[in-house]
Amino acid sequence: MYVNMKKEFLGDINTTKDILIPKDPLERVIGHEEIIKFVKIAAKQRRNLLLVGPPGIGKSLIAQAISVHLKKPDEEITAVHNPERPERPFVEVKTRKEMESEKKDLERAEGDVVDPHDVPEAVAERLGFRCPHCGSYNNAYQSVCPNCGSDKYAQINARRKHLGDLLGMFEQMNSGADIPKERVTTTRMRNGREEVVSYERVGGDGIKILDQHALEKRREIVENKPKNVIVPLKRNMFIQATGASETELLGDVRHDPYGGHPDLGTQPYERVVPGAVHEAHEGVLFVDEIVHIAPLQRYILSAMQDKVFPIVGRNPQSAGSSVRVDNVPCDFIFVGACNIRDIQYILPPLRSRIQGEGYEILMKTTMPDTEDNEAKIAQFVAQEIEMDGKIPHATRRAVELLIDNAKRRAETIDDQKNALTLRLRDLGGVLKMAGDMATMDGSEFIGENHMRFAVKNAVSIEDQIIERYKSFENAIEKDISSSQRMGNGKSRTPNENVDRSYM
Ligand SMILES: Nc1ncnc2c1ncn2[C@@H]1O[C@H](COP(=O)(O)OP(=O)(O)OP(=O)(O)O)[C@@H](O)[C@H]1O
Repeated sequence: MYVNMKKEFLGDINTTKDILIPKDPLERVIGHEEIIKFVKIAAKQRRNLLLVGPPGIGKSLIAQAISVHLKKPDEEITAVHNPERPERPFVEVKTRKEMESEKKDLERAEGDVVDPHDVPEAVAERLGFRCPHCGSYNNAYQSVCPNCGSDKYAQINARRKHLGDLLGMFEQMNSGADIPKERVTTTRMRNGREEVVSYERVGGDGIKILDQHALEKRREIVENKPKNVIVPLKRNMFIQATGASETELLGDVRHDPYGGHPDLGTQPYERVVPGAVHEAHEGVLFVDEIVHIAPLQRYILSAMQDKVFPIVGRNPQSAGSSVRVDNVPCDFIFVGACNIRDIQYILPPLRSRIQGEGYEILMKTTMPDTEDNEAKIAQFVAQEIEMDGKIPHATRRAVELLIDNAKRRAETIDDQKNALTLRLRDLGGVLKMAGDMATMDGSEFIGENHMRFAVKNAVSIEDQIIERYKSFENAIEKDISSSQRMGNGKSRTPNENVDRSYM
């Protein structure tokens, strides 16, 4: 029986193994309850979000959680060959409903498989299911009737031979005539109209019926237009764009050394690659550190405004550069993240778009130190351990020590007394170091000693520098080689103030 930390307290667990980890990613977000409200609105009303705060406080966690609360995608996007102008493939958007009805059509084109008793006797005979002598039904591959012992195929073969003789194709018809027919095509009357119907043997004991509609559908499928599904119906609803390149964000058309030659090359529609804006269609496009993609912000804005964005070949040297697919849908919820200092670098019209159709949220870096919130830190510990998968669970005492550390961090980093830090990635770092110590010890749980060690040693490099050198300036002064001490970088003359008594 697991303990729900949203209702119970730290005293109710012995180790973090006892803690219930919520399935809903939103419930896994610790300490941002007031934001969760907006997140739910964003998912339901498809609003954009700007999350502002320092690294490691759960911005991407929140963006991912939105995607889990969205409806399943409804549209599939395909690049379709344009026979008149191959370098201008069409875009085709199909809804889930259309695809389901197509699937049904396809199934119909596959035909219904029925029992041999359900087809006309003459058909069952010709396909080898019915014995023409005694009229019993059995497996089509049994050439000798198990009921009357006669040769089931004799009549069929005789009929074929006769027909062959008549047509002067004796030799031809003789070969392979020892098996029943695989397919019989005949006509039947339906609603006063004569229609073609085809019966196909399926294995030894089934018959597939293909009516006129199914036969037409089959022909249609065979002749179907060539296409390339670029955004499939079954897809991830959370897309994180790193902004590493225009191509990643906006899509591209791959190069073909044969320039898309119809016989040698790969056709342009096959080389179309979607960008993150297209892959996020109907889902969430998350851009962390939005100012780092400064030159690309205007594209995101344009995609948000138009809800379509063309895919073009982006390398001017490539054969893809002449290819363009217009109107590729990209209707996404935009979630941008940055820290306070960088707000000023966000493109004003992009911010205005977020403000006009969404929410800007300043994230908290601490939460009050209450019994409820301490229980949430314990839940966080259980989650991190589960996610990491390489470290053991923690005892309650170890969690208490981590909570003390969370308090100290709130006080020293954010000047908040009686508070717990929400810079949880850093706190997770302490936990993982303790977990690694426990693993190296072969210990079943992370205990007090492991946590004490981690709290003491999982210290940022800045704090380590201050501890060792007392100040940054001091550290920089000492942290250079003697050749670097030759000068201050501008002049190449030796720095005479450096102590060389070691020589
Ligand atoms: N509020 C939180 N609740 C639960 N876990 C959290 C929270 N904040 C951070 N974490 C943990 O820290 C990790 C990093 O968080 P996340 O990537 O969401 O931070 P971020 O704010 O997006 O940081 P960055 O801007 O550096 O990407 C998460 O995977 C999670 O393990």
